[in-house]
Amino acid sequence: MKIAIRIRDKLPREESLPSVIKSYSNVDVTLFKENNTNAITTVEPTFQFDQVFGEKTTQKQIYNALGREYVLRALEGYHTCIMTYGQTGSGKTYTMLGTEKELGLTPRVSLELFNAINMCQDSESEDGVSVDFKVTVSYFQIYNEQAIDLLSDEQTVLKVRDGPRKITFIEGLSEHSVETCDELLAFLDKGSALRSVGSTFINEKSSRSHAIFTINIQQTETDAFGDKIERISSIKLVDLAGSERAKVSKTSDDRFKEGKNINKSLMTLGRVIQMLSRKNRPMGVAYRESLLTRVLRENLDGNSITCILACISPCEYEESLSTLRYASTAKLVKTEARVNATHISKGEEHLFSLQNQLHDLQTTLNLQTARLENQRVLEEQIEKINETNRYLQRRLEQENKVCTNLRNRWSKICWESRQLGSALLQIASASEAVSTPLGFQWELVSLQQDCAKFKTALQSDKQHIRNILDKYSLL
Ligand SMILES: Nc1ncnc2c1ncn2[C@@H]1O[C@H](COP(=O)(O)OP(=O)(O)OP(=O)(O)O)[C@@H](O)[C@H]1O
Repeated sequence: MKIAIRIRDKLPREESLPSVIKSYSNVDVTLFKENNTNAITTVEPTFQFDQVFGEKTTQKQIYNALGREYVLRALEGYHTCIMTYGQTGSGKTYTMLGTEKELGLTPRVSLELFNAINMCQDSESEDGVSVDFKVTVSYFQIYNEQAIDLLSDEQTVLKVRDGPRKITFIEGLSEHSVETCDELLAFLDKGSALRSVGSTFINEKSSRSHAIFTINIQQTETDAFGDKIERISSIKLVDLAGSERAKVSKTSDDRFKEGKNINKSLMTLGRVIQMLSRKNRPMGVAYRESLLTRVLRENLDGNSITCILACISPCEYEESLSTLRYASTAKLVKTEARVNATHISKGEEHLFSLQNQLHDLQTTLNLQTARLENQRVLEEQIEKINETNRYLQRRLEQENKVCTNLRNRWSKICWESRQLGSALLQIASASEAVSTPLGFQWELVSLQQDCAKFKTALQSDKQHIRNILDKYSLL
């Protein structure tokens, strides 16, 4: 891992403050602290790094000395990563993004990348090799231990999954195809505008999240014989949130909570770096303890050329010392970068194409089979419904028949009831008019009693049939 230090220039508010930088060269830096009360001066041992950039180093110089190399390595097919680390207000975002006039590393990397792509594409006719580039970008932040897409309108919280070979997947992270540098920079601006920023005592526009901007490059190089080399690489530009001390930065409640999460993730990053720096690495490196270390795992310990650019403020002794110690540990970490290229001869390409076709056909077939199966299930369900319908139809017909019979019986009973009524009337008047012998009178009385019983039975029968008819008319 490459470690570089950038000493920020003094800001107007710091002009009157003493500097804590005793000396520096382009590879080392020494801090010192003067204690005013007893005039004792503490001088720290000199820290050595791959590169040290002094206060007056311009954005362009930083890019030329550091950034360009990572673009070239990415074009060779390596995954690369540059991350800025340091105390809040030490110049990380300035170094990474810069201003409109003083472009930072990310816009310069993008410009150089597209210049190189255009040059490669222009030169294709000369050597018979043509290169096809596909560039995509993604941008997300880790805010309060949550990964949030900065390029999607929903700003949804993303799930992070650990894959094989130290690779982490950010599920649902949007990836955007870009054809020109302007398109790329538009995405960078869009995402940066959405990044969580808050005001603290030390930095008016303090980044409250870790921001990870990734440029993915897919190159397909075809030679005169039709053989191909495919290279897949990426440039990850990580602007870490600043470490801070709550007391010094005098934060509000929200800022305090953010600060706690920032410090926790940076501490885990520090612990992981420390474990990786040991000669005998322990078995369980604490990646899983924070989202940041999970997401950066490949760049810390895997297939990546990684650089940590540690930024220090010129007037902060404790924080600068802590940053230099952190960076010093990281110096010992070694990653295992390799070129991510696949050679494909024309024959192999044909084979791949046939395999792809076969795979597509298999997928279509599986889809059709699934559709047919769904259709069969539906047809079975329709047949069952039809069967139920037929059964209900038959029952309806039977009920109708019962209903008709009952109606007929009802009419008959009504008619009989009327007949009986008139017969009774006739008997009653005849019994009054005619004086009948005693035996005949007894017979008449018994006949009248029978008639009354029959009438009662008839009434109950009528009531029963009325009930049944009511029931059916309800149906
Ligand atoms: N090299 C520099 N030259 C001039 N101004 C600088 C330089 N570096 C940083 N600054 C200024 O210092 C201030 C703090 O810088 P910046 O916001 O980049 O800090 P930071 O480390 O990203 O802070 P935080 O972690 O709080 O987000 C900004 O106003 C920025 O413009």
